[in-house]
Amino acid sequence: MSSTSDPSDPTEPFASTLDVLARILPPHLLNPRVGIVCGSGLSTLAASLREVVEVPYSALEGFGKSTVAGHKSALAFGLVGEGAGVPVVVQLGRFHAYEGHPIKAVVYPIRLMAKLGVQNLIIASATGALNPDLAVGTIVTIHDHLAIPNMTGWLNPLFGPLTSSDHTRFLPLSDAYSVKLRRLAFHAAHALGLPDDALAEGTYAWVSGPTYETPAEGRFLRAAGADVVGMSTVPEVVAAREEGLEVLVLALVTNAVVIPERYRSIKEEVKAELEGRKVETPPEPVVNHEEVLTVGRLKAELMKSLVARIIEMIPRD
Ligand SMILES: O=P(O)(O)O[C@H]1O[C@H](CO)[C@@H](O)[C@H]1O
Ligand SMILES: Nc1nc2[nH]cnc2c(=O)[nH]1
Repeated sequence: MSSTSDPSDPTEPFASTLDVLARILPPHLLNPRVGIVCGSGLSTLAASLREVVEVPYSALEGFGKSTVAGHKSALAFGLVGEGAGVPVVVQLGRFHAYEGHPIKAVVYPIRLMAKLGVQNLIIASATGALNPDLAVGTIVTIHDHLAIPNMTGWLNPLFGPLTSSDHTRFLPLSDAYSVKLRRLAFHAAHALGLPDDALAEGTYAWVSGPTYETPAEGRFLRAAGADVVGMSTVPEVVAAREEGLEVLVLALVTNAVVIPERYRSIKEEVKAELEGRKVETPPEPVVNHEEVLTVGRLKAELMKSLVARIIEMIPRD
């Protein structure tokens, strides 16, 4: 464990937070090997842990409060698997920049996990599908991303002075998504007997939110090569890579982004009306967070088994 705490930065009180955890946790849970971030509606990923100790964010300096429905405000420490088990830490509620959290606070739990000894990070997120081949309920292993805010100079968690001499000023991200962990995900899906289309591969577009996409934005992101879109995940990936962690992102498709093939023509409708012709206009679907949470809850059991199996398959050193 290395301490790179910068007392001048209120979002990085690592030493005191590590101290609190050392007082609360039994020694065999204090150095988790795997970290898990639970996305919207996916907090139940922690339900497969044994000997769980939950630490509320309110007890931990540097942690804000998760304000989004479907996110709790606690870290869960516990063991996955039989026998001695694998010690893990689960972030039960993530922070999003759109909630008003500074971007450094969004990634603070990731950096803390690295300081606790986590080597492998599994991030589970709710996403909208841009790729029409991805059905709702599909789990997409992410192999690349588009960090839209970062490309326009916003919300990069690495802005500012380096916080450790181990970090590099210019972090490469072409290898951000661990091949080792992605391979394990497909082996785990096979071992669990999941159908071939349960687990797919794709590129995540990160947008700041909290608005969902307009059709034109959805079309733009799809044309740029993204398969799914969400309002989180990428800052966590970036910080995790800076900390030297292996990263797996499991993006659950909770809805399809609405990208109609053509716009409804009000001009044509009014014309038809004036000519006395009857026009049937089916309502266009609109995404909402309740739908996102419902699919998260429906798929929580599957995600939980997959994550647990992947963790059990990670080679122990
Ligand atoms: O990315 P997670 O936190 O899983 O949640 C996704 O779902 C929420 C919108 O419904 C947004 O926060 C989006 O990012
Ligand atoms: N931006 C965005 N985030 C999501 N999270 C879950 N669904 C969606 C979506 O359709 N768009």
